[in-house]
Amino acid sequence: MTELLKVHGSQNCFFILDQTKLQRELTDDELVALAQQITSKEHGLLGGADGVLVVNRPVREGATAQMRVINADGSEASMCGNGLRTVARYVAERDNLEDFKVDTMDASLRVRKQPDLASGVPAFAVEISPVRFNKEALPYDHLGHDRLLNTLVPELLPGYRFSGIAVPNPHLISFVDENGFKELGPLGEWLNGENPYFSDGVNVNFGHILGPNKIFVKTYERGVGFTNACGTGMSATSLAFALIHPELASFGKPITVFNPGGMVRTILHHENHRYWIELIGNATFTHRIAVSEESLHSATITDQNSKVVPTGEQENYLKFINNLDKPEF
Ligand SMILES: N[C@@H](CCC[C@H](N)C(=O)O)C(=O)O
Repeated sequence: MTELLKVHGSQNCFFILDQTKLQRELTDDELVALAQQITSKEHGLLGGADGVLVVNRPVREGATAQMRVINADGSEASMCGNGLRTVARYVAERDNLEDFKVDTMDASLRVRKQPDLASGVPAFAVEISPVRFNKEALPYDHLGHDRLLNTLVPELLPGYRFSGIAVPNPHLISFVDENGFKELGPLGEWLNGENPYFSDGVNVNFGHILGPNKIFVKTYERGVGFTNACGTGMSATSLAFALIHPELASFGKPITVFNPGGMVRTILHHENHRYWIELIGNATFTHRIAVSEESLHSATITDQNSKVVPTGEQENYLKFINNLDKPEF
């Protein structure tokens, strides 16, 4: 037997699979099948999830572990900010560490334990980088702009201004008023299906400015659909906020980012001509699930052949967000 963990950051939910604990690692095809099976909202485990976070041995010098991100549809993402916080906590507790590096597809990223957000709500800070703006990094084509920064793009949505930022997974960002959110679903669905512009799909984030250093962000995720929160999306949207509205957003100071599932803080940095972002938020473990290695390989995990033990942490998390003055859109 081995263990899966059900976890979340701002209720962006995942299963963590630590392959270093297995006798035989899953092949890539097996990982895709497992992700599609257990994350399904209708037939998956514990109501499904947005993806699977695979913990492997490190691949670069100086890192403690590697995280791979398999989206619910089986596609692989280069990064996941909310997921990295939960993997950071998992590896910190496994190896008794507080400050270390985790390999992701494009970079080794620093992760650090933080003071709890509230009683029983553990928190981690993770580095979000590299940051790129060029159209090849997203990628997009046929839009007539090499970069998008608060740019009117009528081909996407008339009257809406867009920014394109890869961190390094791709994000399209628009700041909207209360009524603008209704366009998020149709736009996200279109750009993540057959479309002439984003051949690999794109995470679409709508931000709403609440005040100085305070925003709300809702995301339609590539490979997932609507999500409660997207960590890299909130990081990219914070950077767009500061670049478009320098009078309202600061570098080097926390920006509060509310989302449908909770709240995080981001801190923007610009050093040696490069941007990077710190993402700080909860890393909550909701269930421990005992499964056989065979059911992982064959993607046949059911409530009958697994043993689920709730951790009790979700109650603490819900108490924490119920005490926030969190807006909804
Ligand atoms: N929810 C994540 C991002 C997950 C990856 C995304 N679906 C993609 O394909 O880029 C986050 O918290 O950053």
